[in-house]
Amino acid sequence: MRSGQRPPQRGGGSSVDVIDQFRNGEVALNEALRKLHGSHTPILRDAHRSTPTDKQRFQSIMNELDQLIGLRQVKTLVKEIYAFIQIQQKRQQAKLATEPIVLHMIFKGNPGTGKTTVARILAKLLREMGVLSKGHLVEVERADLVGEYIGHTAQKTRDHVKKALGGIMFIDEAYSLARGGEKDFGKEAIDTMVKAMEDHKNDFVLILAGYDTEMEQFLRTNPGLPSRFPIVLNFEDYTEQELMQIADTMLRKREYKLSPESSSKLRTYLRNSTQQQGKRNFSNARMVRNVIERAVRLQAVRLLEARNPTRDELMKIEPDDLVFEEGPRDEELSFGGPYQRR
Ligand SMILES: Nc1ncnc2c1ncn2[C@@H]1O[C@H](COP(=O)(O)OP(=O)(O)OP(=O)(O)O)[C@@H](O)[C@H]1O
Repeated sequence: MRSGQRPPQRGGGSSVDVIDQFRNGEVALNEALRKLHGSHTPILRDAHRSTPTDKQRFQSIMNELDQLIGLRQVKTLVKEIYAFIQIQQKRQQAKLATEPIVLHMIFKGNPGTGKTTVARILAKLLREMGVLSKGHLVEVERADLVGEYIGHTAQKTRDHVKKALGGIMFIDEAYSLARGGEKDFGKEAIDTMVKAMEDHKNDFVLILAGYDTEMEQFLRTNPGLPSRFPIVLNFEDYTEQELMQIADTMLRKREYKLSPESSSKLRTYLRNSTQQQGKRNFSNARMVRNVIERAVRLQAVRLLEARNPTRDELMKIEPDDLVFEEGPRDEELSFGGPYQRR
């Protein structure tokens, strides 16, 4: 609804009747608002929710966001979005003019900088705020949307939109939709998506994600798009310090820890990697997660040979457990378990 406009009255008698019904307790707040505003009231879908369990759930989602390392700008913006929606809800209740709430977003950043993680948290947050009815995340990429013949793409795209209704649809490397130019079916996917944004604007958030430069170029070549995505979040590469903290958090959650020597080995590796962050193969926190998951497996292989490892040994990651290159090591492959070479 545009600023200054009065809400449309539909499907439930005059606004005076509806307000009376609400005052007399004949209809609940949500029902009254639905009658007054028709289906154009997404921000008030669950405005009456305030049981302690809802608050606790909401708080735990906020904590999840806060516990992510770094991402200061992203956290600030998410809180701004939260405050904005809350106040628009209150203004609407006070019958003051409201700003249109358009939550389609662009996430720009390199791989592993937390885009999907933040999108998943946002989806849950928006559900708790009553903006989205389900709060799930549907992740898609070009192959999920683009078909092989005329009409196929529109159908595939609509099917995914349907799955995403009530939640967030997250298109990774969104610019790949424009890869083949005007004649490519990707264009059909974009057009279908734009239509879906109009048709389902009350219960569907679209996030386009990808590398910064490609995203800029994509938006420049599709001039109709930028204005549909008023929120832009930049995900910076993590610093060496942040990646160390991410590693520590991941290990702590699993009840492991780095020995001082392995800590210094990891730090040196991260320092070298972050200095080359311009390179496309550096995947920030995902790389850290892979290293940690591998270290846990390598520690297990190492400990299997030790007799009765102590509690401390069971927790400690030693330098040999930290392997940074791709692919399994020989020791892993000779182990008769899941790593057996086929
Ligand atoms: N700030 C953070 N704190 C802790 N863990 C993080 C953080 N950012 C990312 N991670 C972890 O790193 C991994 C990769 O993150 P995520 O998938 O969100 O990145 P992405 O930007 O979506 O990557 P891509 O663009 O390649 O899909 C996940 O396991 C996630 O939990």
